[in-house]
Amino acid sequence: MKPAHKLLFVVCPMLVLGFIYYSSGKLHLHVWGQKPLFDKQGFMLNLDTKLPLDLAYKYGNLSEGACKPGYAAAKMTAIYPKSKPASMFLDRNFKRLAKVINYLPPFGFRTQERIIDVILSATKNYGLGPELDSLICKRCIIVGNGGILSNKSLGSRIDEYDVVVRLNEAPVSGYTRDVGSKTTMRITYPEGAIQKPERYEKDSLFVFSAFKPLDFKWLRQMVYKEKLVRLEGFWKSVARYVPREPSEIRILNPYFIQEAAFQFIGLPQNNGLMGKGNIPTLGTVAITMALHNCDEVAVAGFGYDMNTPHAPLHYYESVKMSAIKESWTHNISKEKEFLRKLVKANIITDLTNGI
Ligand SMILES: CC(=O)N[C@H]1[C@H]([C@H](O)[C@H](O)CO)O[C@](OP(=O)(O)OC[C@H]2O[C@@H](n3ccc(N)nc3=O)[C@H](O)[C@@H]2O)(C(=O)O)C[C@@H]1O
Ligand SMILES: CC(=O)N[C@@H]1[C@@H](O)[C@H](O[C@@H]2O[C@H](CO)[C@H](O)[C@H](O)[C@H]2O)[C@@H](CO)O[C@H]1O
Repeated sequence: MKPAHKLLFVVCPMLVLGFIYYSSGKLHLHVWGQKPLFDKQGFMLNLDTKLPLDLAYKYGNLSEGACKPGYAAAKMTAIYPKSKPASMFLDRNFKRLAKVINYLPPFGFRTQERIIDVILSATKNYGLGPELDSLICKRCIIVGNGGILSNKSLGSRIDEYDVVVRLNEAPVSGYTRDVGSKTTMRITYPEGAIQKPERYEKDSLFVFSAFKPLDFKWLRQMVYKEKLVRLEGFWKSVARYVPREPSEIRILNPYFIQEAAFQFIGLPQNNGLMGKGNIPTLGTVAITMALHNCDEVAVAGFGYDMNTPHAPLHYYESVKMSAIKESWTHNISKEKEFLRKLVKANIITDLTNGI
């Protein structure tokens, strides 16, 4: 063998081995003899990571209990270095949102661009409103609908948050001692929305989360106060009238459904289509939104506890916990693994300790 060939014979395998070693590190794969740092989802295995020194110093100088600007995002980046910013609601520049433009609902808005334009031209507002938008530090709470909220008298604590997020048809009236009386926004979809107009609270944003193209048609009719003509295609009866001005209506950025499903929880991609067990519950979508847009994040009313199948699923009705087993869209146990990471890493505070 010529010396040049000999050299190639030695160098080539070394290059290949070197490449495998390098990419396994990049892909967070386990390298023999080296402890893995990340789990499959890309979260640090060590959830006790510290904040960067400059932030720790800045927070140390704040008076006790004061809101810490950038806290949730900084904590999240410490255990999930891939985190990127994302706005709460769609605005007129929504077509520039690279991550959602190529996905169909619910993971994006491909094919729905025109109807979204029509809706946004009527709503004309794309933020939380001047007062909340100008806050230097926002504390948000996501109120889940779990039965665990009953008889804990957390209402006044919940009302202290700057932003109170409620979901679907969960009532306030009659339950204020436990769930509070303030609603900054209610996130929902056609089948989840409050059906009785008199049950909508005043001064709250109606935040729409789309799961299928038909949902956008429904929203356009609600925004333009048109009579709902097509009722087939929904999986349950839907609200026919939403007593909200167009200026009080927002479209939730679908990126949060995509990120929660594919990145944070690790649900199946299913070619980017909604399918068996690849949809996060709305509460987890709302938490994902808050991680990007609030400085501090708390939750209450979260927890599907399979050890108590007869416990109430919701705080406002007698349906039992075991009913969640019928859900084919969610993967409750994988979702819980993600939520537990957030609690363990002190990124979110769980007021009812159900996660
Ligand atoms: C039959 C069915 O599809 N039920 C779903 C219902 C239903 O559509 C609405 O109640 C409207 O009728 O909505 C869901 O959610 P739901 O409206 O029940 O509750 C809102 C969010 O609170 C969290 N939650 C709720 C109950 C509980 N015991 N533990 C919790 O952690 C969850 O994060 C949940 O998302 C949904 O949209 O996600 C999830 C449910 O799976
Ligand atoms: C395409 C379609 O309408 N699918 C329906 C699902 O959206 C729906 O799941 C429900 O979808 C909702 C969004 O529309 C929420 O994610 C909710 O948590 C989830 O349970 C199920 C309910 O049993 O019925 C199917 O036919």
